[in-house]
Amino acid sequence: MTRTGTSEPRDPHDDGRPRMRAVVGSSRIEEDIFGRVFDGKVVSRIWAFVDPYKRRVWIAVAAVLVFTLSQLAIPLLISYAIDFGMAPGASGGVLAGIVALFALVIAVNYAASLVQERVTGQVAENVLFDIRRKMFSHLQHVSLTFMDKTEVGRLMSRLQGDVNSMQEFLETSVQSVGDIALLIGIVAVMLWLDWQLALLVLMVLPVLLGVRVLWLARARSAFMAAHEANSITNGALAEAIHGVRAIQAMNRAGLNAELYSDLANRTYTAQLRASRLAQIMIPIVDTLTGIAMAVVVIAGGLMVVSGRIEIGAMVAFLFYIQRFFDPIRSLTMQYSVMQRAMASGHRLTEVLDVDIDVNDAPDAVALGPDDDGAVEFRNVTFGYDPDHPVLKDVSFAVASGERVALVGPTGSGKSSSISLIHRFYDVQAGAVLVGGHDVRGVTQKSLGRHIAMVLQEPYLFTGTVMGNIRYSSHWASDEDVIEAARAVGAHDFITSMPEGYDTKLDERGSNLSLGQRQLLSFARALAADARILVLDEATANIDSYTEMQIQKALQRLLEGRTGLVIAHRLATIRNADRIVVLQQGVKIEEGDHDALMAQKGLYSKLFTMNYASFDDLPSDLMHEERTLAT
Ligand SMILES: Nc1ncnc2c1ncn2[C@@H]1O[C@H](COP(=O)(O)OP(=O)(O)OP(=O)(O)O)[C@@H](O)[C@H]1O
Repeated sequence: MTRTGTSEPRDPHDDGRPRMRAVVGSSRIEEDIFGRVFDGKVVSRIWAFVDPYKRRVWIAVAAVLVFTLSQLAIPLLISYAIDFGMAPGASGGVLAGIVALFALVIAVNYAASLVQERVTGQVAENVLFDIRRKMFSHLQHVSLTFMDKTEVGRLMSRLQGDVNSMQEFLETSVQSVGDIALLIGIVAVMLWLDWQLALLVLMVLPVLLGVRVLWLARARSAFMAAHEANSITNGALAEAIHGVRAIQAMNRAGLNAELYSDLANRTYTAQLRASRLAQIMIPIVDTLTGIAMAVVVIAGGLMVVSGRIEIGAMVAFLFYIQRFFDPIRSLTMQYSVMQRAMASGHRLTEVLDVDIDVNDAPDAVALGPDDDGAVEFRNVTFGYDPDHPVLKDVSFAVASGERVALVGPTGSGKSSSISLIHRFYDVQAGAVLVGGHDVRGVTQKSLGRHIAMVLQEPYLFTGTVMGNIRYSSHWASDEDVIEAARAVGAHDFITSMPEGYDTKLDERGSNLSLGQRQLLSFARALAADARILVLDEATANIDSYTEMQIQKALQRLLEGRTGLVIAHRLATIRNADRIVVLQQGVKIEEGDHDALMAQKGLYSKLFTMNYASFDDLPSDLMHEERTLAT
């Protein structure tokens, strides 16, 4: 069965040619959803998380065993009630005793089941809480080299999926101990009651196993196909939501809806096949249960008639058969759950094992208020890939309180340089010094306190305006925050919002204009009150009034601080004490505006050619200057 997609009005440009199957959701998730059933390494890593709750796990296992015993006892009690309590001439006391015992067993059964469910649920929640917390804190510290290479959306969906399958595993694993015990118990009791009848009944088992084996191979491939189709469709959905502006701007909504409908259709077919296969086992198991019961009724009935067994024993057999297939069914399900959990556990431990390259040295010192705000690059060579340096032997110094503009064409290494000041990465050669200390020898916490960074794209978080300004200075009082906002000229627009400083910002501050976001990030840096301000100036065009406000705020922000600004605007460059010009990772010029103009190099050319920004430099000019510089 197929489903028809939503019928869009026909595109007038549609010439009937097959259209390119576009990018929507075309990325494939090639991760295994089934791992080995048992992977010692993964189990021992996950066990480390379960270990603190060991005592509770044993309580749950004990409860599940008590529950199993009570389940085994119930058919036996019924058989005793029939054979002894209701036998001709039996005293009423026997039956009353058995009924009382029955009530007790039911109570124990209920209590044990309650304890097991509760304790297992609690342990699973606790373990997952710990795993999530550990992962979160690890991913916050993890080296940016890993993050640079990792697709965030995929990492997120992977971690969420993996944590869920781990939860499923933890919750059901105690249950499977009970299932195994119940299975062994039922076989043992049946053999004890009458071994011949038991063997006769157990003959259905090989049939069941054979069917299971045949089924499992087909079911696995169907489940995997359904899982993959689902991932791809979800990927397309996520992409379409993230890119909704671009999609609407490019008028792709209709075509994307068609493509999505195709994907959804494929998922529907794959899911349908998987669920059909999942359902097929239920009638098979029911039929086998029926056959086994028929065997008991016929063979057992004959045995009762011939006086070989009591009628109560036959009734007990019937009850046991009814229960017999439940643990088998849940154990086979548990088998897939375990395989999934091993694959998920493997990926979770992989994330937990990602290196944290940038660590505090054992003898790291803390930068304090007495350390000045000087910054120095001493023969720095750095590359994200050490074989391809993006900064080559770069040296320059910024004295405490000085303002230096870092300029250069796109890709020249400006952003990389500022990442090194905050030690997001370590240099391959040379050193970066802050306050006279090599950044590798100071604690990261104190380095963060000494430097305030304003990135090109101001990142605002969901929460209030107040909380956002205080993001890097949780110690700042409300008055400090308001003062910072006033100083950078953000106070007026904040107070004109419906709830002033308590106004909630949408994701990434999307309910503010770019200029407003920029001013908030300036206020945030000012509230942090650091000695050094590192700023990547916004490149986006803003109106001249906002531009003026931002320039004013910048002056205020830099007062009494060392400032290193990646400058894209000529106004900012002219206000700097000194200018460092980078090109293709090499420092090619350095000096104040007049000196650089006199040098008649790249900087003066840029200025005389009257480009709006260094980023606009034509490539032939860049090449010419590069040749001159080397
Ligand atoms: N995270 C990263 N991983 C790998 N390479 C990177 C990374 N970031 C930047 N690069 C590379 O390093 C080089 C320098 O980039 P960088 O961002 O420092 O330049 P930039 O001067 O700041 O450019 P722009 O003005 O466009 O921001 C470029 O070739 C870029 O491709």
